[in-house]
Amino acid sequence: MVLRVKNLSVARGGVAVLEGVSFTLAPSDALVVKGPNGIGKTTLLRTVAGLQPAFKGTVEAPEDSLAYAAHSDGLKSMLSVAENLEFWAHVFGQKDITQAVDAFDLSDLRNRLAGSLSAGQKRRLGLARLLVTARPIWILDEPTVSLDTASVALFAQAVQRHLSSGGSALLATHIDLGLQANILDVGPFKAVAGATAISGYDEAFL
Ligand SMILES: Nc1ncnc2c1ncn2[C@@H]1O[C@H](COP(=O)(O)OP(=O)(O)OP(=O)(O)O)[C@@H](O)[C@H]1O
Repeated sequence: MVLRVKNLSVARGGVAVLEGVSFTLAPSDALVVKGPNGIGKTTLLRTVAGLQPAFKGTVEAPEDSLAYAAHSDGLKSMLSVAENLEFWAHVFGQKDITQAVDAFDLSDLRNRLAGSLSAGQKRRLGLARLLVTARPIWILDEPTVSLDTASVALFAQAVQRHLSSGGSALLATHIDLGLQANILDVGPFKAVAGATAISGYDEAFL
């Protein structure tokens, strides 16, 4: 499963933030998107994940190959940890949540309502969902926010196992996860300020 991004320009609020980004993500590849706050890393990842339209360029990926995890955990607060994972497994046509529970050390929390979890526990549950999607290409925006050192290590192991089994990952992160990853510095792709006001570009539904 290969992700191909060609000459991609992405926009927020109708203004281009990055222009001309190209890369390929092959099986077992990890690519870390780097750049200062506000340059457009989240916007790039959201566009690659199909959550907002590309302004220019193309994103090619096999159907149903992408799984996205971002800042907002989007958990169902009135469902338990296990029920949240079962719900997501069902959405993605999967059944077994054991691997996800184990990978993120959630067994003691299985029956707790998601709404009662701490920020870091919620984050672990949010990331555990990736494992019940069975999707090969993970797109991860600041995945380690709120995680303690031990949980960061669990996450890094989960990504490493995913890569070892032929999955791939596109990540925006400021911390070193100890992965063998290529770096995409998006600094050089910063759109020229104010040069591109996009008429007819519609993010309203997002
Ligand atoms: N809803 C919005 N409307 C208008 N502009 C926005 C909106 N959301 C983000 N922006 C702007 O778009 C630009 C890119 O934001 P983005 O979140 O993609 O950056 P980032 O590189 O991920 O930043 P950070 O490292 O702080 O998370 C920023 O200048 C930001 O202020």
